[in-house]
Amino acid sequence: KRTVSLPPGPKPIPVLGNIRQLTPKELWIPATQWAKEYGPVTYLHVVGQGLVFVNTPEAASDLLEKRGPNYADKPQLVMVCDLCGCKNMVAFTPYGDQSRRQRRLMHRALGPQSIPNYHPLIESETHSFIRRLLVDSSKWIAHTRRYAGGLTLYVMYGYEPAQMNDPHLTLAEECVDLLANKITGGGGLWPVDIIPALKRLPLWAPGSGFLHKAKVWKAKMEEFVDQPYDYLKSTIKAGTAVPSFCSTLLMEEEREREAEKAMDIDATKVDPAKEAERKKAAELLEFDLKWTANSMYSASMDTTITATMHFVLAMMQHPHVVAKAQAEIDRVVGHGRLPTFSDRKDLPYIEAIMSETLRWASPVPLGLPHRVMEDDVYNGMFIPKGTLIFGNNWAMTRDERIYPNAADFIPERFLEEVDEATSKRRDPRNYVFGFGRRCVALLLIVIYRS
Ligand code: HEM
Repeated sequence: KRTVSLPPGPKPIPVLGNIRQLTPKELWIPATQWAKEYGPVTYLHVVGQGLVFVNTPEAASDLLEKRGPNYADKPQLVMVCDLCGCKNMVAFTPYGDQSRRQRRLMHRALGPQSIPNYHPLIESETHSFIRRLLVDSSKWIAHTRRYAGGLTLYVMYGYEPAQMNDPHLTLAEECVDLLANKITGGGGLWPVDIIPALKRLPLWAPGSGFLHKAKVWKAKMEEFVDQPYDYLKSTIKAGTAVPSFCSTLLMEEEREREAEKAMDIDATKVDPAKEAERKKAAELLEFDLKWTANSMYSASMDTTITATMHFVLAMMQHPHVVAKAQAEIDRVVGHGRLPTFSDRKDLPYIEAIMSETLRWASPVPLGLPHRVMEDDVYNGMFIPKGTLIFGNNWAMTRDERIYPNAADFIPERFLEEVDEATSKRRDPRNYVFGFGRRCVALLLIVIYRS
């Protein structure tokens, strides 16, 4: 029998729980209001499925980091994972062998030794982006999309997209939009996630609309995973592949396999058991690679586009910030060239603008849901196994105690001299990339800074 109660939260109605409070759009706005009313950890439920919002850095660190293994799991939501076929995407793989293999691959792609290799590419892509903006700024949204998607397509698959209307990019945009705004819009919870038996509704039955949608969306998502990977395989076959995340790992694996074969004592005799083992390992690598590359591609595209667009919006609304930024660039870089990575350390105001952009409009304000693996008790509150946990980074980046006038865009707040602990506490990168099993892009930042 439980002696501790659930975390506080808005009052539920019988059976259906908090169904009326869970808006499908901009859930972070009411979630942040609940944080103000009920405190660092808030609880709601929909027909018994618990949802916990973690609203302060301390609670996020205590639960999602210090008790990480209990909170590293991802919910296997029926609509997203099963009906729409996304269960092998990194963001949705349960804690275990597969997620560990995927993270190993990502760390190989973004390891400390590989990051500087991407700098020339990022610089040249950024410079082309700026040139395109100058030539036709009316198409700035299309240019931003091509920039964010093009970079990842090249890094992951060695594919360089066309300037406009590229088929891979068009498909990716469609699928990323599907994933973010339709399949997982509003926290990703569908009635079928609460009552899984609904997935067996016949297609003619009233209320089966979600099944029709899922069928179309699943086919699209499969095309999204296969299309760039098939392109990559065709370039390897034709001998025209350029170094990329996928080609490098596939070729490394091929070389290892050949070396292993050559080490066999009697190379003339094929050991069928060993051969079968090698084949299985190669197939597993291909599977992991295909899904990991797609996950990084999709996870990076929308977030980078969103952050870039928020930056443009902030600059349009705050011309005095643009003027100050321009003055800093002119002073440090001069007028004869564009800034490069090596200038970054000398551009503190630009760095502050980037921090403020991430803070002011966090691209993923509630993070991605994690799932509690075992019952837990935190500060006298009971968190049941199976509860979905959201790291509410919107509430953290709107905390007036750390960010006075939090709704305003003020880069100068990051230039104020503070002690190390405060500086760490106010850095939005600690929040907007999630907690525990968090965004791999953070590796780029940690490595850049160290
Ligand atoms: C401004 C840019 C970005 C933001 C704000 C952002 C934010 C996030 C957040 C909040 C999560 C959820 C972490 C959690 O579960 O707590 C996440 C996951 C993830 N992100 Fe990012 N991200 C960004 C860019 C990128 C980029 C450039 C990549 C690829 C290179 C990427 C790859 C991923 C992947 C693969 C995951 C899933 C990790 C896992 O579940 O193990 N993200 N991101």
